[in-house]
Amino acid sequence: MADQVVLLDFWPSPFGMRVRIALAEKGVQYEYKEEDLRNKSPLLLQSNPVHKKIPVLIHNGKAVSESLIAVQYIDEVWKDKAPLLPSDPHLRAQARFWADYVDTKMYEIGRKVWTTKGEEQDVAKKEFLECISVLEGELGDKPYFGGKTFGFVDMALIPFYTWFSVYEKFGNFSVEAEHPKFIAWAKRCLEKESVSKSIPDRQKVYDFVLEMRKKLGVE
Ligand SMILES: N[C@@H](CCC(=O)N[C@@H](CS)C(=O)NCC(=O)O)C(=O)O
Repeated sequence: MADQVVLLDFWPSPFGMRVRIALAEKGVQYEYKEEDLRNKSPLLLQSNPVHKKIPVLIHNGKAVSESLIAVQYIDEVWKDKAPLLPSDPHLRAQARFWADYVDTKMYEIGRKVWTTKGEEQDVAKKEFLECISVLEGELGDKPYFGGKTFGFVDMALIPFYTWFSVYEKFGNFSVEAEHPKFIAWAKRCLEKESVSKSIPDRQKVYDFVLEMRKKLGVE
């Protein structure tokens, strides 16, 4: 019987984008279900009863929550094509470390850049650029974080590039001016069809955030 794969997602979510890219890398066909996060579907509430968040991957009726866990699950189930995590245990641990850094540092700081003002925003801007600098240092001269091929850390990080116009316009800075190597890496990732077809247009994300800021009263 063919695999039944469903993805509960919300288009601007960088977490959802990770799972979309992983499925595209593996060539897995799936049904995409867009969620209204203000009116979550019974399927979402039942599939991720603890966090009630997207993305949720449902494979043959079994749900997997948390984007990085879903990406690792995809890598284990469809292991014959495009390995995402390295086979060496230490390199695998390193890849998980950097993916966790993206989640705990970059996501949180990036959010502060567009939801705060004044001194708080200045601190967030500085920390955001420091974070890019640390990531750029880890990338070094490699084409991708894992080396010669696109892998787990690239997949964890590249979705946030679609949010860069948001950080840059509201924070009034340019990542490219300060970290051209990082931007060259992002553009290299976008050349991959699995990435470009899985992520939205940056302007669309910016317009969405503009509306969200109005709703949050950050003007
Ligand atoms: N750590 C989670 C984060 C997922 C997450 O924050 N999802 C957001 C959308 S970007 C969500 O579903 N929010 C709905 C809510 O908080 O009620 C992951 O990696 O999957």
